[in-house]
Amino acid sequence: MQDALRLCSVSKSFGGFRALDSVDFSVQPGEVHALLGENGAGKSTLMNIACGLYAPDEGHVEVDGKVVTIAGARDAAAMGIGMVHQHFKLVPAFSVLENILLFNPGRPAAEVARQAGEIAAKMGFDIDLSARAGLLGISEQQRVEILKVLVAGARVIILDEPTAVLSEDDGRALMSLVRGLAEGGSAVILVTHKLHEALEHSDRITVMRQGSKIAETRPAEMDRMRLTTLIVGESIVETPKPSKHVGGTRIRMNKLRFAGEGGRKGLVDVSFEVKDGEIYGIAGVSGNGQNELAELLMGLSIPSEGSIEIAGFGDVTRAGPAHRRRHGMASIPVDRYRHGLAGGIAISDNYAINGVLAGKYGGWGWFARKKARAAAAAAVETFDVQGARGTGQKAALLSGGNAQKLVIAREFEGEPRVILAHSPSRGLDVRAGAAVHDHLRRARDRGAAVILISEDLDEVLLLSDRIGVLTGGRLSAEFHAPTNRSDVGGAMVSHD
Ligand SMILES: Nc1ncnc2c1ncn2[C@@H]1O[C@H](COP(=O)(O)OP(=O)(O)OP(=O)(O)O)[C@@H](O)[C@H]1O
Repeated sequence: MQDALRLCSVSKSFGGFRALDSVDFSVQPGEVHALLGENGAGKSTLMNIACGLYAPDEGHVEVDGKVVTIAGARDAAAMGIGMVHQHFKLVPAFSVLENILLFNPGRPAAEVARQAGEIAAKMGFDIDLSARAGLLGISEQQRVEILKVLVAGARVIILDEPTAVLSEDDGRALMSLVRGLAEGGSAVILVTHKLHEALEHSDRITVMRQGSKIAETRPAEMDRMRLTTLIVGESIVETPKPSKHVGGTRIRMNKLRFAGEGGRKGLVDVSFEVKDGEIYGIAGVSGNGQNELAELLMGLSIPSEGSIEIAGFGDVTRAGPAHRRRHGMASIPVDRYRHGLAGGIAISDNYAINGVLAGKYGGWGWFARKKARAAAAAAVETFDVQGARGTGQKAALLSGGNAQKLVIAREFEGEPRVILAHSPSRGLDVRAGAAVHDHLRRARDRGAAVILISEDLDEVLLLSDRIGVLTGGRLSAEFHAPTNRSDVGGAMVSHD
């Protein structure tokens, strides 16, 4: 059968760094082709070439067997190639229909509305076209993104880590949607770090490492272990390691209340405490108050009622993020680009921010800068942040997983007493994810109190010494490790 899209021997360099080295990749109509690889392997770069955002330095692209030049996203759309990015690109103030129109310029609104309605019905999307995009939940927003590219006539659909932001149930629903798209004749490329998705839901698997394609295989020929070894060059098995020494209470949340905005659930009377040497996991289906809780803990918002106390420092309920940092609190935010990094400045400057705030580098003169750069270079090495052009490179140019590693390197720098980690392994490859887990365990073992908020139940079960379940903005159940997956899972779906 003819390939819907074929990338032939494509290479791409940034400065002197070869991000892609003569890579071949193709997808056929009716096929789901999973693209896997460690952080920085070149997956996004390859897909950016497929959708016209980058031109290859060498090699060429074929659509339906014809050599083409894709001059940009609009050109790609005209050729039937659509990409659903990891970071959604909807305009929050616009309605669903307006967002779809924006992506389909020049077409009559009535026609687009009719077509969007038809496709939505066919795909089983329950979406109100007049709803404001900013008020939709994550999984609905993703459906609008998919609808956008389908209305534009995409026959090759690229999904970049589509389930990274979804709950387990929504992730499963998306995977059956992906199969439905392929059965309808679309060619689907699934970029993912979740091995089970590739093993259970794809027809073909390509693995990349350091800019090269190192394997093309079928799920039937693979298992989890073999796939892990292909991706990162070693087998990785994580097992729970409970805390050996739990000390006194370090941080106490007392009856926190917070009204959610625009129909969000908010928080109702959330109380829990975390001890030194303990990892307290917050499990829950996304959208049940996790973001609100994280923002209160980071000091980005103030609760309408209740208090947060840190032992030795007292009440920090109204303290801003900088004050909390000075009191030994660190945070790994869920959205590393919004809350974690300044994309426009260098890796070294992003790393040094904490040290600068703490007066560690004396001033911000030439010497301080040199010292900060040296510290950044050492941390980048320890935490294996792989950037193409050293620590002077802008943080925005790091691959997603490496950006996360940079945030973690910085946050762990001052041996914090309290660590908030919100979905810390999201977007990380298996090895980097395991390394992050190891860092969290080591911080706990040296006595830190760790709050882990994660929608990935396996991550919560793997790391936590105690688990609180957040449903409808309330902490509805608490478990001590070791605990049963189905008990915690059951508590996550029982409603208030
Ligand atoms: N515009 C750019 N300028 C400089 N370097 C870049 C640019 N885009 C990507 N890179 C580098 O190219 C390499 C490949 O990055 P890419 O984003 O393709 O990786 P990836 O496989 O998608 O990783 P992840 O799983 O972490 O998202 C990385 O080292 C990245 O820093």
